[in-house]
Amino acid sequence: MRTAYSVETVRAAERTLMARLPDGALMQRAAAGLAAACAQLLGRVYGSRVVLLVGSGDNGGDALWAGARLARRGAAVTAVLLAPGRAHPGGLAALRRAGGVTVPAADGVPLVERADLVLDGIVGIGGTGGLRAEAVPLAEAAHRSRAAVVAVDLPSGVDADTGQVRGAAVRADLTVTFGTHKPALFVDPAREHAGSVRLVDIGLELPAGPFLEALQHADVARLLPVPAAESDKYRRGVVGIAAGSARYPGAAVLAVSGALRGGAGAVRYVGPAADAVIARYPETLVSDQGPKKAGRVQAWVVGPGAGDDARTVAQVLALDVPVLVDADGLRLAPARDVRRRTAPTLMTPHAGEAAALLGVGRDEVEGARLDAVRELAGRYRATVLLKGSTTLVAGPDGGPVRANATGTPWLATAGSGDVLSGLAGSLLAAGLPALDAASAGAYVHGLAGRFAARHAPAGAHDIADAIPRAWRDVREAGVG
Ligand SMILES: NC(=O)C1=CN([C@@H]2O[C@H](COP(=O)(O)OP(=O)(O)OC[C@H]3O[C@@H](n4cnc5c(N)ncnc54)[C@H](O)[C@@H]3O)[C@@H](O)[C@H]2O)[C@@H](O)CC1
Ligand SMILES: Nc1ncnc2c1ncn2[C@@H]1O[C@H](COP(=O)(O)OP(=O)(O)O)[C@@H](O)[C@H]1O
Ligand SMILES: [K+]
Repeated sequence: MRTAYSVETVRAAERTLMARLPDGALMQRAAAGLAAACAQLLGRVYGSRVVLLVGSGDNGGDALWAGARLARRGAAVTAVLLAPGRAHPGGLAALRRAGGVTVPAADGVPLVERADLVLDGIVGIGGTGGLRAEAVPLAEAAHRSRAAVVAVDLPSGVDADTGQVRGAAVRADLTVTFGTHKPALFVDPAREHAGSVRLVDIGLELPAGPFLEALQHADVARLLPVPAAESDKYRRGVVGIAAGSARYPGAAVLAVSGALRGGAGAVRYVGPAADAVIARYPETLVSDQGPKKAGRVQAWVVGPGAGDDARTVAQVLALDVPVLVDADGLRLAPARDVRRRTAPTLMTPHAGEAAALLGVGRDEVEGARLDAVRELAGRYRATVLLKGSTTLVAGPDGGPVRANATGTPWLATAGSGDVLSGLAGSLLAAGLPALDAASAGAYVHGLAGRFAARHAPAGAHDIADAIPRAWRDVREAGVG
């Protein structure tokens, strides 16, 4: 599991550690890791042209000390000072001792354009708002140039705690972050600015409860249900799908396709698309009795392609088993009915649906996903999975939010959300708590999307077909 901590927690851990260490020791650790990552990226340090973008704080200090190390190995290093007079004095002296030179910001653009490597030390966790005006042309030149751009701790201009980007921000190929990941490195739009991310251990001791966590193969492998020797289909869990309409029968088929690959022992379907479902998946148990009388079901999925069928949504919400509410179901589920439930509820909106529930614009949700997912989870007292370029899952009682790391923009294809709802619903029926069902479901779904769209676009049914491969990949890598 990868974890991220808020700026406040990082600062507190840093204070504790600094009290035990000689002055400047932490910055040396950071700079050593940073210089090593840069050297690796460059391949040949000797003779390379390195430009440091240096702001007024310790982030600039890290860049200067790392620049000094590269200069000692034969790189031509120039520091562009964005706040001359306020650049880190120790770092500046070290760079100059190593043969590096400094120039004011106004002279920086041509140097950046000719560089092999640009180090972004403008701001780190001390940054507020987007890049200041004088830094913008430098960031743009770095993006345009053929130089590799390495962000120090964070891409400058992004908000460390929320992943918001208010204004211009650096776009990096690699971010070298210190002590712990920061939330912005997992959450779009900031994450997209970070490139690949490398964590340098500087010895920070962090508390048990992170701010954000991102599951990896081994974590998901532990969550995925495996039938025991004495299992039968009922013990493995039965998932009920109440989805589809005369107008959208495909949503029912796709939700069932995800559910069949999600680990439950059986899939029950109720709704007007039974013929279409059976034609494609004859193993589905179809009932025409409505959710209440459909027979044993350990978890329900309601909403995909449901149109205006508020009655079915209300019936499902009244059942005392875990319920996943998606798509049209979100609009049709009154907040008070969701809050009243004692069994877990998992809601799976995309940004547009989340915006409608919150009464804000879609851009607002996409710009501040962490806030949106937390707000919804609190309002509905439910677990909420917010879909999109970064999928986030928040539980109703606070605690760390989970960010999914396996997604791919290829998933943005009609019907892929229906597949996810079936898959996550099946995991609920198999007995996973809502937070785990949602995050393991998103993880496997994202991976399936990557497999399905390896060298070509894929449809939602291809993503469903790739779920077994994704599942196997997780199990084999995670538990051997
Ligand atoms: N906290 C830690 O544990 C460690 C921190 N280190 C480095 O120290 C950094 C934090 O240093 P600081 O606290 O000095 O803060 P920063 O270097 O992030 O920012 C310093 C100053 O930049 C100015 N500023 C704020 N927003 C700006 C913007 N949008 N554009 C331009 N200037 C802006 C402000 O005057 C602010 O005080 C970390 O990101 C990391 O790189 C490392 O040296 C090692 C350990
Ligand atoms: N840009 C993107 N990058 C990664 N994943 C995305 C992106 N856009 C959408 N997705 C994913 O694709 C799926 C689409 O679901 P949804 O929006 O409900 O579509 P539909 O209703 O057509 O099924 C979700 O899993 C979502 O997280
Ligand atoms: K930075």
